[in-house]
Amino acid sequence: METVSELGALSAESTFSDTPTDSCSNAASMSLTPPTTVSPDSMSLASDPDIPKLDTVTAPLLDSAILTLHLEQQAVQDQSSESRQETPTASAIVVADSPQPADTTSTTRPRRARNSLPVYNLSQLSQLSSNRRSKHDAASEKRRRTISEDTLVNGEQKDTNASTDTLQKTSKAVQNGIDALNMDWSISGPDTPKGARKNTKSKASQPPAPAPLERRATRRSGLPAETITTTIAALTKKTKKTLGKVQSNISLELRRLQDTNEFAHIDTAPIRYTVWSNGKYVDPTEEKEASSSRKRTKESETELVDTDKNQPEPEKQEPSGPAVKKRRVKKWLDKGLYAGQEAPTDISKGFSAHEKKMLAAHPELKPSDKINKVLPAPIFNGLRLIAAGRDFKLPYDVCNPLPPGQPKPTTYRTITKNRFVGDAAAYWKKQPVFEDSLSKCVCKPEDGCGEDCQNRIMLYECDDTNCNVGKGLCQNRAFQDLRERKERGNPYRVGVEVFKTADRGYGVRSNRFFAPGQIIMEYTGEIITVDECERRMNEEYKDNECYYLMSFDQNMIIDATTGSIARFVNHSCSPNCRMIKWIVSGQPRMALFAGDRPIMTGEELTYDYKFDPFSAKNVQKCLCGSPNCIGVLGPKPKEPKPAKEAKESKDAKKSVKGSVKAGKRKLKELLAGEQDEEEASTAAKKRKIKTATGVKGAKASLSATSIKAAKGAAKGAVTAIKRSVSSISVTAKTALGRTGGKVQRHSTTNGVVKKYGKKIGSSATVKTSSRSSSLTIVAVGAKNTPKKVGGTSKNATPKSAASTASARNRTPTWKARASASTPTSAAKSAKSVKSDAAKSRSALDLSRSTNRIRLVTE
Ligand SMILES: C[S@@+](CC[C@H](N)C(=O)[O-])C[C@H]1O[C@@H](n2cnc3c(N)ncnc32)[C@H](O)[C@@H]1O
Repeated sequence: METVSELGALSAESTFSDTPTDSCSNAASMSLTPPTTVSPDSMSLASDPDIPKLDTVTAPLLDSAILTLHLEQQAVQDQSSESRQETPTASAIVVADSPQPADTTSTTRPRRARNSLPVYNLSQLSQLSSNRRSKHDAASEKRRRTISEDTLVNGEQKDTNASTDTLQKTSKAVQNGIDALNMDWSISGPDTPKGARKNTKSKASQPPAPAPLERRATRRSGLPAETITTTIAALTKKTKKTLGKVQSNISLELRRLQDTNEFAHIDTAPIRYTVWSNGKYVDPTEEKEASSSRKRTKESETELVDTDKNQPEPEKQEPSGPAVKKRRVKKWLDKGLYAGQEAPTDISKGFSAHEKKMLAAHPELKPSDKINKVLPAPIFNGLRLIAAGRDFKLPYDVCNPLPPGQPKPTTYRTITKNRFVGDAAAYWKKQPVFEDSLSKCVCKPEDGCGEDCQNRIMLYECDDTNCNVGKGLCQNRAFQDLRERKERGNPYRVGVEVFKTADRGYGVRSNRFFAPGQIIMEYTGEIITVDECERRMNEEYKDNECYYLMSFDQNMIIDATTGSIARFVNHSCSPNCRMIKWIVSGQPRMALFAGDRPIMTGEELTYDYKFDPFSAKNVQKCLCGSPNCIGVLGPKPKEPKPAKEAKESKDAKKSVKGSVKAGKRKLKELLAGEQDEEEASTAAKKRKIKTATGVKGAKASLSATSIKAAKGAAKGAVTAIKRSVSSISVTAKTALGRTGGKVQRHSTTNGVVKKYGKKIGSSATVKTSSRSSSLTIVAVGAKNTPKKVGGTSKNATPKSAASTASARNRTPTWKARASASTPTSAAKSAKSVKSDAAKSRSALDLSRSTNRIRLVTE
C-alpha cells in the first residue's frame, strides 16, 4: 500500500481511464487483444543509466511475462496536450486498457494516433493459450518484454485525485511490471497458474474497477525528464525492498519448478507416428494386438515342436566370464539355385511307415554321413517317388500291351513244361541218344560261348556241366534266360500275348522289343507216342477244328492242345521267328526264337511251318500277306524246268550211263582176260595184247565224258557219306533223300510214308520220320476239312527241324571227335550209317566206285 500511495503521488499527471470495462490489472485484460507495442520514442528502462540496469539475460527468461506495455504515443500526446501543454517531453504513461478512444474530445488528432486503444492480451502474456509455446510466439513475447520508462513514470504520475482503489490497481500493475524486470522472473511469476490464481483472488477481493486511465503522451506531459528519472529511481529504491521479499518467494518457487519437465520443456509423451494404408488410418493399438497374437501363436507352435522331440537338446553352457560379443561374419552364397537349402541328414524324415519300408528296399538310398550339397531339393523330391513308386505309361515303341477285354481262346489248358504222357516217358529213356551231352565246350571266357561255341552249333544249351565259361559270361543259355524272365512275373518281360487276327483265327503278337535271335517263348505240350497220337485223333480230337500236333523227337509227338501259347503262332512265308529244337540238360525242348532281324512291339509273331501236305486235298490257302507268299500252307510248288536245262541234264545222264556201260564192258573184258591169263597171253601173243596194260587200256578206253561223270558221281557220294559218318543225323538226311545232294523231298516223303505212314481211322494220316530223325515235323492232316482259316483240322509241318539237322551237319569235326570220345556211340553211328546208306535208294544210283568208297569209309 505504501507503494501505491507513493505511486499515486508520483503519478499526479497520469490520467487513467474511467471505463468500467477496463482494468489496470492483468487479470482484467486477459481476454483482450491485441498486445501493446512499445513506442519507438519511448525510453527503455534498460537503456537508462539511472535506472538499475537489467540484465539482458532476463529477456529470454521472461517468456511468460504478463506485462507488456504499449505506448500509444499519439494518444499520450493527446492526453498530455490537454493536461499539460507545457510539458512536451517524453514521459512514461501507464498503458490504458480502455477500448474507448482515449481522447474523444480532442479536436486535433496526432499524426500517429490510433483509433482504438490497445489492451493487454493477458491470455497470451500469461502463456495460457495453446499457441503460447510455439517458438514464434515465444520470440514475439521476448520482443515485448521491454517497458519504457515513460510508461512507468506516467503510471506513477497519474492524477492524484484518483481513488485509492484505482491507485491500488495501478500500483499492482506497476508491481507486475517491476516483477517482469526482475532477472529472476520466470514463468512461475504472475502468469503462472499460481500467479493467475493470485490475481484472480485479488480481483475478487477488490472492488469494481474504476474508469480506465487516460493515455497521454509522455512528451506532452510537461514533466521534466529529470523529475521522471528521479521519481523512478526513488520508486526503485523504495520498492526494491518489497520486491526482494517477493523475489525470494518466487525464487523458491522457481527452484522447485526447475526440476520439472515442464520447466525444462521436456515432452515426455511418446512420439506417435501414424500409419496409413490405402488411405486408411492404421490403428497402432490394433496392429500391436495382432502382432502379439501372432507371436503367441508362434510361441505355442514352437512349444509343440519342442514337445515332439524325444530327446531334449543339451543345454547350452553359458560362458561364465563376461559376455563376449560375437563377431558377425557375412554369409556368402556358395551355391546356385538351391543356395541355403541344406540337405537333410535324415532323408526319410516325414515319410510314412510304409514309405520308410519301401525306402529300406533300396540300399543304394541308405542315408550316409556324407551330406549331398549339390542338388538337395530335386533329389529329395525324387526320393519319395522312388520309395513309393507310381504307375507310368511307356511310349508305344517300348511296350504296348493290348487293352483289356480282348477276345481270348477259352478252351485250352496251359502247361509251361513238357510232360510225358503214357508210354512216352518209358520209351524215351530207352533212347540213348544224348551221350554227346557229356561233352564240354572249349570256349574261352572272352569268347563267352558265342557263335563258335560247339554247344551252340550243335544246339546244345550250355549249363554247369557242359560249359567251360560259366554262367556269368556264357551267352548260350537261352532257356535259362527265358525262365528267369518269366520268373520276374512281369507280363511286359514275357512280351507276348494272344490276339484275334482278322482272317487266321488267333495269333500271337509281341508287346515288347526282341533282339535278333532272342528266345521268345517255349513250345510246350504233352509228349506222346504215335500210338497215343492216333488214339487222340480218333477219340478226343475227332470233333476239333484245330490240331496242335508236331513231330518232336525220338518218334514222339508233342501235343500242344494242352501247352503254351506258342501253338497259336501262325505261319508266314516271310516269318520273323524260327521254331528250333534245343537240347537242354539232355532233354529236347522246342522254342520260338526271333529271326535275323529285331522284332518290334506290336508285330505278329510267325514262323515258316514248312508244311508238307501229303494230300493235295488238305492244302490251305496262305493268308500271310507277305510279298513272297507262295499262296499255300506247304512247300513251294515245283517249278517246271526249262527245256534246255532238261535236255542238258538228260544228255549228261545218258553220257554217264553210257560211260558206265562202256566201263563195265571194258571191265568185264578185263576180268575175263585175267581169268584166262594164259589163254589170254596166248591170244595176246596172237593179238599182241599185254595183261599189264589191260586195265590201263580199259581205263584209257573210257571216254573222257564218262570218266568225268564217274568222278563227279563218286565225289558226291564221298561227300555224302562223309557227312553221314560224321553226324548222327545222317540217317535222317539219308532218309530225307539228301544223298548226293540231289534228291530231296520226293524220296523223303516216299521213304517215310512207306515205312512209317499209318492210317488213322478214315479221317487222318499221321506221317512220321525215322526215329533218328529228331525233328521231322509231324503233319496232321484232317481229311474232308474245310479250307477256311481257323477251320477244322490243320496240317502243320513246320520244318525248323531241318535247320537243326543241318546245323548238326555243319559240325562234322566236332561230332567225329565226340564220337571218338564215346566209342560205343561211334560204333553205333557207324553201323547206323552203314545200314541206312544201304537202304538209301540214291546209293543204288551210284557206280561201283561209290560203293568202293563207302567200303573204304566203313
Ligand atoms: C497251329 S494253328 C495256329 C493257330 C490258329 N490260327 C488258331 O486260331 O488256333 C495252324 C492253323 O492256323 C491257320 N493258319 C496259320 N497260318 C496261316 C496262314 N498264313 N494263312 C492261313 N491260315 C493260317 C491254319 O488254319 C492252320 O491250320
